[in-house]
Amino acid sequence: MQTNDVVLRIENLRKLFPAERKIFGKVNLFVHAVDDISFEIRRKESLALVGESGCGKTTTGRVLVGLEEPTSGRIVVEQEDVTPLLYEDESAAKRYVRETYVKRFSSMSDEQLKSLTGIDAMYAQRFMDLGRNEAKFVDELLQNRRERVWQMRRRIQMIFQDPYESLNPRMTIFDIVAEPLNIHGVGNLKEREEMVAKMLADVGLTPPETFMFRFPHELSGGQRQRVAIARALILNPSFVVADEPTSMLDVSIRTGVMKLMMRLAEEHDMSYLYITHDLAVARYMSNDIAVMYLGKIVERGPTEEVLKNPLHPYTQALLAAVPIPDPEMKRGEPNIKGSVPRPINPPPRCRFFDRCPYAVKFCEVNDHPPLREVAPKHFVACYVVSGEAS
Ligand SMILES: Nc1ncnc2c1ncn2[C@@H]1O[C@H](COP(=O)(O)OP(=O)(O)OP(=O)(O)O)[C@@H](O)[C@H]1O
Repeated sequence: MQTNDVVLRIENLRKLFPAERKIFGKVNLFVHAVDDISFEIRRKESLALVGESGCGKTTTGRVLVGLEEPTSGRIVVEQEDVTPLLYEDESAAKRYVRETYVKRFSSMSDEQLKSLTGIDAMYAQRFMDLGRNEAKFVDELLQNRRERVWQMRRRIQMIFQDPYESLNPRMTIFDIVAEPLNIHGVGNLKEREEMVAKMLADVGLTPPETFMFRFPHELSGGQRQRVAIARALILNPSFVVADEPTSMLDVSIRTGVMKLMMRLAEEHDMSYLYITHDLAVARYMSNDIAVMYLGKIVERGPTEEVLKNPLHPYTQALLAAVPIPDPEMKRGEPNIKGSVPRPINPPPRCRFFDRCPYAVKFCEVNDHPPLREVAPKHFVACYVVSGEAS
């Protein structure tokens, strides 16, 4: 397996929540929690998703692990479009397949289908192999849906922020860590005991026998988070969403848990989507970084490059607010105006317009800027930075 192959690709993901409750009639107001974001994560590499509270980081993670349905967009895990598996309802999954593939493919010639790239090429080939039979194609993509949902849950796990809330207080540590094995029918009791003991040792809870039959309240915050990590990794996922896993821990033990997570990623061939508001943590934990503001990714690129050379005014402001102790890091421009609003039916213009110290008329009258590559692999969504507004 190459180290640079893509484990996860998110394309144009959107998640809207109704912002009002209407008993009769249509909901007209929506919170644009995640609004057309795209990124990819390669095997053994991690992407940090950073930004202030409310910018859509957690919602992105929750969609990935199936806790929220996407409103639109495509999620590809290891060369499989798993989006149809994220919809609870089979008819929504069917609608997705029709909209994403069937409608498009059936209006294209074989030549055009053959010119498609990436995951589209794979599905287009299958469409042709099935003699362009639309019903068969839809059936095939939804085949064994339940079983594949199970497999996907094994492949993608999540570690939550609060180690006090995420562990069932009435279960022993053994039961907590073994539960995913039980649910997925992995091993017999003896094998499960061995696997749990090994996993506990792996996360530094040694000797494992002294932890197995204790309850969460008998453990410290750091130990509990290690249990949560053990539980998330016991099924050997290829990908873990880590939602601020150290932010509630004592500062003195944070580094230990972060180091542990880095080591485990290396040993288990695993990648993280690491959600944090802390740029210093992001720097430590990720190869790439994506800065989110009100549901949009405003800057993305290799972590060191983005933090040393932040180009979006929002990234600059984040860095100025909490400078990373490194003389090479730019301090950025301080002080942006106002506070983070809730993105309810936001106007089409740049999401950062109202707070931006550099905004000009062009930014106001055009749609939110697309991400442009301004340096190798370094993307910024700002008309002023890309020179389009001048
Ligand atoms: N179930 C929901 N219903 C309505 N709005 C929601 C729901 N979940 C999240 N939101 C809204 O979506 C936006 C993004 O929230 P999200 O929790 O993803 O942000 P975040 O960056 O992870 O913040 P935090 O760090 O505080 O968790 C916020 O405006 C939030 O109020």
